[in-house]
Amino acid sequence: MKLLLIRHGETPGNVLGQLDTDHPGPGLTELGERQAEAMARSLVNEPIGALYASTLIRTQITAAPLGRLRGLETTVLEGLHEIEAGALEKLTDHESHKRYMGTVISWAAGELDNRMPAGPDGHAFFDRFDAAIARVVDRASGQHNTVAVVSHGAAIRTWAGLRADGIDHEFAARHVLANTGIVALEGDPDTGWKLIHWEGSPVGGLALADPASADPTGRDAAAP
Ligand SMILES: O=C(O)[C@H](O)COP(=O)(O)O
Repeated sequence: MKLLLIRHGETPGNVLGQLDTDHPGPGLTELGERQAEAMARSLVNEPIGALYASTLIRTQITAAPLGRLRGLETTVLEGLHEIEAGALEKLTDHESHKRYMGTVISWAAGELDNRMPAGPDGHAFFDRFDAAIARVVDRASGQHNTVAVVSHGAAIRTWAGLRADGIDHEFAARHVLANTGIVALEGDPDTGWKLIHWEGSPVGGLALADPASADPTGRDAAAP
């Protein structure tokens, strides 16, 4: 099956460069709303059979135009939320961005014992994200081949960085995922996942990028 992992549209927290991972989290900026509308239109040729969002409301708002356009309910699934920033929550400085991204990229390298300060380790993240993806695959069970999952920048990069062939932790560190960027994978949990394409820019086009945003996961905070 084909898995479209879509980052949500821009939030006020992204603009400020906040490590913003608490529930329920912010909604979208006006640009974020436009990114979500454009994302729905851009996927017109994808035969999407099911649509999922995380428990953070920014993904549910992002999924809404796609759901309306395609007549799909958005299923909110536990486990797809952003990697918790722990003691770094709401911080905006470059050192905190580097610590956050450095930790999650080390998980993509398989170093799952590393822990976010006062937050999860890599085992906890992969356990919950793997379980969520397994539920997505189970529910599809041959009925549809393409599924859209609206999730988060660090979560998508980290999970794909370890779980998908064609990506490794260095690739995940180098390739940012802007709001409404998409990582498309083919496969399943048993045979494994393969990268089809990594669309790091907003899927609706570069006119929907925000060069002024300090977004921690949409920028190269993992670089040394
Ligand atoms: O974790 C981060 O770096 C952001 O604050 C939250 O990521 P998101 O914008 O993709 O949810």
